[in-house]
Amino acid sequence: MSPPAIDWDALARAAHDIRGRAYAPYSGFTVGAALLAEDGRVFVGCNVENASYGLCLCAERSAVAAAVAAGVKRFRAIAVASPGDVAATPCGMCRQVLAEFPPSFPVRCYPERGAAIESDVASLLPGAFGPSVLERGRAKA
Ligand SMILES: O=c1ccn([C@H]2C[C@H](O)[C@@H](CO)O2)c(=O)[nH]1
Ligand SMILES: [Zn+2]
Repeated sequence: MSPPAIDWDALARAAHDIRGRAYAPYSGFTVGAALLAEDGRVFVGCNVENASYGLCLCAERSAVAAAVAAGVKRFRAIAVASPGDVAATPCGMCRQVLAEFPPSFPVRCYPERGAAIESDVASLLPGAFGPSVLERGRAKA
């Protein structure tokens, strides 16, 4: 039996709602993410900034960490909500972290106003670095 259709409206709402918990005193750019697990659970995350700017944690990685801490590593979809009228797609670091958990799944990015953008993890990071590359390197060492 195929899994139920992805309820993007519910995911978008969860991503938007969790923006309210973001800690973004430096950029003022609050982001929320809602990650749908294969088992139907939804894990949310928000960005967490730091006075040491390079330590800022994105919403997407925060959602992945929440899921993994709950024992979940298989995902069906992620919705990302950001401010303004242009959808923000995941940064390079988040693309690599999402690609750690194959198979690829759809990514929808929702601005506060305007059109959402839909892509998927594999398209966002073609040629991702992964465990097979590590293995081949080790075998040669
Ligand atoms: O997809 C994105 C893009 C940016 N940010 C965060 C990082 C930083 O806290 C702020 C500005 O870059 O937005 C995310 O959480 N997700
Ligand atoms: Zn990111």
